[in-house]
Amino acid sequence: MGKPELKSPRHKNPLVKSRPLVKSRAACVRSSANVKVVVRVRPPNPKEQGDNSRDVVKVVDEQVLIFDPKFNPQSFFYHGVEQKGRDFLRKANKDLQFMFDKVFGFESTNEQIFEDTTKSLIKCLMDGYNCSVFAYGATGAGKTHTMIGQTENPGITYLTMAELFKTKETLQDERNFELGISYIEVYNELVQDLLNPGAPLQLRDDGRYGVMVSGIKIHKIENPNDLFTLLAKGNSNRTQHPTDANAESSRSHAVFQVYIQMEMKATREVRAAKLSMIDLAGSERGSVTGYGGARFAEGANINKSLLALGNCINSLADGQKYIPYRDSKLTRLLKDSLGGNCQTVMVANVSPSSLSYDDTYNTLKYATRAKKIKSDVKKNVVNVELHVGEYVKIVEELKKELEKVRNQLKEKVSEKKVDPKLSAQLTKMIEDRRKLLDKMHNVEGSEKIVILRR
Ligand SMILES: Nc1ncnc2c1ncn2[C@@H]1O[C@H](COP(=O)(O)OP(=O)(O)OP(=O)(O)O)[C@@H](O)[C@H]1O
Repeated sequence: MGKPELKSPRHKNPLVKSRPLVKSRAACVRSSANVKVVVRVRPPNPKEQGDNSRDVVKVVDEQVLIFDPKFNPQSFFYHGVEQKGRDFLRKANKDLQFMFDKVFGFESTNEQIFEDTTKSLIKCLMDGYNCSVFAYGATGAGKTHTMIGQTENPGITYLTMAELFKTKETLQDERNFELGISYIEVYNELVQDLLNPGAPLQLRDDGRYGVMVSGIKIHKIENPNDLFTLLAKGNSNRTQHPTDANAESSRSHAVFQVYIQMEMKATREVRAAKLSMIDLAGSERGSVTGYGGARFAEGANINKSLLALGNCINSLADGQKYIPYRDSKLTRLLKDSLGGNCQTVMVANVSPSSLSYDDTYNTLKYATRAKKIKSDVKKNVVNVELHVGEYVKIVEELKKELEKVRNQLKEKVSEKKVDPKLSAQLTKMIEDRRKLLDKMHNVEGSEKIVILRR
């Protein structure tokens, strides 16, 4: 791995360092945002291309899909066993057209999902909002393919992180960054560190980042390639067992989290944000996993936590005050990823086949409920109180920087080397620094100066 691993003290995040002279207190800027819900329909697999299957999902346009109203079998065969007919569609015909923020068909790529879902979260993170994206769907519906993907076709976790690093590069002149990640799984109601497997871990509330895992190791990363190594290691520790529905079925909920701390160089303001990317275990029927034994018990636990998640989604969608987050480990962990301080994206994955008829219908209903959630988003901004000494230091640093930029510009002009784009950039930098200096000189106060953002 090559990178030092930081052991987090029980009640302290290693990325949050205390600064001498700078007192900080959390402030928040609130706004309300809907959960963005998209649906991805994966291509049929070889089994689903057989005689016993037909497509029951039709993507109509970028936002609408129809859960095929013509498909209403009295009975059909699955694995040679006759399945009972379903008549609920007749009662619910009006529900069969579904509208989401975006619908992706067979031909969609991970790159497109990323462009339309998580790419825009990077700006929110940079502004200090927590963000979260989770993949929901039945086993084999394509959640892991979407979230993790393969090395040659990376999923949205990698693509989002690569974008985060790109953005970090462009902002490095004005901000000091610290990035750390953790990767955990919730399996049979136990929380495990996928990067350092050991005893199960407990959850706790953290004043800065929201719900955190006690004693989790947070790994510092410097570039997206570090991430590949860590993700691969974590995935190899993930609980997977073959079910009839998917040879590499992930039996646990996997939660990948990125902690970002940014210090604005000019104002010393500190922003903290957390990105959570969650690959949920599949919600499956006993008939698909095969009844009996440990797999069935696992399925029951998965369904229990997904049921708890469904209850939270329903309560949030109804605007209720009490949300039963504490009903399962998964919902406790997702507390601030669903209704709380978070911009949330849900990717609902479905199979197109009649063989997954009930699962697809349930997923679409689940996703429709999630659309109604309004989260109360807060900006994790830390207002910085600077003592006079610190303030004077910043002014001096800014003056020096301003002088340096001015001289650079003069040199280029005298050498006649300056191109118009560079000249415009430097002039803008000078202007920005001058404005900032003016603003700082106008701040009043004797003992200490409080610099408030915007
Ligand atoms: N959009 C897609 N295009 C091509 N293949 C896909 C797509 N989505 C899924 N698959 C393939 O279908 C199979 C099942 O997908 P995946 O493992 O992602 O399902 P899952 O929802 O994560 O299942 P589980 O909950 O059991 O882990 C995999 O072999 C995967 O490569």
